[in-house]
Amino acid sequence: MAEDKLGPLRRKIDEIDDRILELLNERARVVIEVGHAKAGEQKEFYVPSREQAIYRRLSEKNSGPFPAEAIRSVYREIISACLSLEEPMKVAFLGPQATFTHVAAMQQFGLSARLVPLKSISAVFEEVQRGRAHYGVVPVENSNEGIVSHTLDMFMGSDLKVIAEILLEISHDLLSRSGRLEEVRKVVSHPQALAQCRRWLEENLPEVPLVDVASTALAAQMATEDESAAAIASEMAASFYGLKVVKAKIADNPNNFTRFLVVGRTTPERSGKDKTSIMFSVKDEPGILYRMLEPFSKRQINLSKIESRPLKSKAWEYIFFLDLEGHVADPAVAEAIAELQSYCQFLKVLGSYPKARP
Ligand SMILES: O=C(O)C(=O)C[C@]1(C(=O)O)C=C[C@@H](O)C=C1
Repeated sequence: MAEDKLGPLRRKIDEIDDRILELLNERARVVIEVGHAKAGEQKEFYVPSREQAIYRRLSEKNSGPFPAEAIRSVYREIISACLSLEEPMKVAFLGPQATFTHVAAMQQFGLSARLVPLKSISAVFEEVQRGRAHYGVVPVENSNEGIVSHTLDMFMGSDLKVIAEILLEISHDLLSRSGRLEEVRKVVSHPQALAQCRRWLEENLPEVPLVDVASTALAAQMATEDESAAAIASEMAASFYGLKVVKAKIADNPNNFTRFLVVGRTTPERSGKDKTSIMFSVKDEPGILYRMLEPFSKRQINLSKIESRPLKSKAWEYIFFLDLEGHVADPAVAEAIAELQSYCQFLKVLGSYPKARP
């Protein structure tokens, strides 16, 4: 495009950016007021349901040509920055840096939150429990590998609430210093990531040994120190550790999602599109498995997940984890849970939170 055409168009963009900047500051000033109002009423600063409602409303309203998929990422950062003016958020996550849990935490809280990597799921729970972090992010299940039992076990001895869920599409990339396939002499990664890429590895690197390490991020770090090693890790690990992508998306099944939970100390308000997680143990009686699901089926409450875990204090007794659609503040959900409770030795509501969209 000729310079004389480009100049006026860029001046137009500058003017629009000035207006956007003014509006961002106007928005920030209103959010500061919201923060003062909330502090007076002792309300939570972070409201995932409100954030979801904002994303949903704007995505539906957007008539283009600004890409609909970009609305969430742009607003994620606007809201994250505005929230940091109300109260800077500290969020603990299962580290190290550049793991998929880190990616999930960034997707949920944006760049203005302080994200703190911790060594274990129990350390994340403890950090939140003791009030040293506002929230914690931990993985709970993968669409191919099933549940992360350690996360479910943590709820047995913790009063933390699930305040949000995050669904993240897992994309495994092969990363190395040179970025050249012919230079790869070994492949390092977390055993689950290696397993999920087995077919691709057999076809493309059949002679190359596979080495298990504790996390995909640690694998990426090792690849920075050894040029003959390639790591299977996230795209974020490539930029974080300065590695090149040998091949992107090498997982055998491209349909690979991990669900993460955000834990906090209070239950969020109803958003209208919520899920509730409960855990309970039932008396050992004939027909009990049938009866524990009946309160939900007769009220047409959709169950999205049921898991059982051994009750460690007693052999062959189990704790059930159930996810259902709706909020504990919905009368039908509250009634169903109360009815189930009458068959239970123990029941705990882990939280009601907005249902995530991938
Ligand atoms: O509406 C609120 O409660 C706000 O605090 C404002 C705001 C926003 O920027 O829009 C900021 C943080 C919350 O998590 C949700 C929304």
